Amino acid sequence: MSTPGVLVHRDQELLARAVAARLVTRLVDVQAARGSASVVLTGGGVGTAVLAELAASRARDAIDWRALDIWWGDERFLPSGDPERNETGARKALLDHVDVDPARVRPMPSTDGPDGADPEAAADRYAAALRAAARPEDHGPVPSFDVLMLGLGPDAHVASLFPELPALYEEERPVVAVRGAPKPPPTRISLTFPAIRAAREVWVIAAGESKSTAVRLALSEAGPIQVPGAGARGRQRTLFLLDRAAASQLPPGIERLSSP
Ligand SMILES: O=C1O[C@H](COP(=O)(O)O)[C@@H](O)[C@H](O)[C@H]1O
Repeated sequence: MSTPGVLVHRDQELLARAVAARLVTRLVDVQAARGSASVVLTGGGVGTAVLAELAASRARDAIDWRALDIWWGDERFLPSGDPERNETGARKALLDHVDVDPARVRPMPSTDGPDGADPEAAADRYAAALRAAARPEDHGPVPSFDVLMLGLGPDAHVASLFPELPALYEEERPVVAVRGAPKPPPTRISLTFPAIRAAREVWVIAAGESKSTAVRLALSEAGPIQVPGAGARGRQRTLFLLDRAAASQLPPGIERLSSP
């Protein structure tokens, strides 16, 4: 697992714009090298702001959208189209505005999907889709995602991995149902640490003073059961992309780069 790098931008707006630009560069580079790329989306305020900035950027046309596999890191287990679903936000902010291949857009199941209101079956279904997309060179049950983006909650949750919940102990299954989440809605579907850590690059994106303690803990020696953000690491690279407020309590000894 990689040691995190930290990059700080002035405020949330600039952070979202800079992450969108970084995403263009990363996906274009991967597509130039391998023909196609994969990305894992996150929900939440700043995660959705990044997608909106990408939609607004003229550079978005440098991405071959039809050669992009799009997955989600977690989902609120609600009917399709529900405004609280991460998928709904991503479609509105970005996916409805670019020429994606619908077969390569893989939202997590909804309560009106083939498994109905059974989140365990829905999680297994998503795990099966990931397994089917993994190639021998991935050496595991999920693709080696090129970029996996994660928001960070004030309680240091990432995806729908909330402190102390059983999902954090999962070592085998790449996707699990989460019940009893402290943030509504209580029932969710989430990638687990083994799936997150299969990503080549993990980007943890956080803005605002309310995230500063979580950022500090996630960059410390804290254990991932208490501080899930401390367990979010990529195989080749981990980046904490922050605004100044979220970076206001960085632990000593953490090197950071700052933009103006
Ligand atoms: O519930 C969720 O929260 C996190 C963080 O959201 P934020 O609004 O505090 O940035 C998000 O990353 C996750 O995908 C989502 O389901």
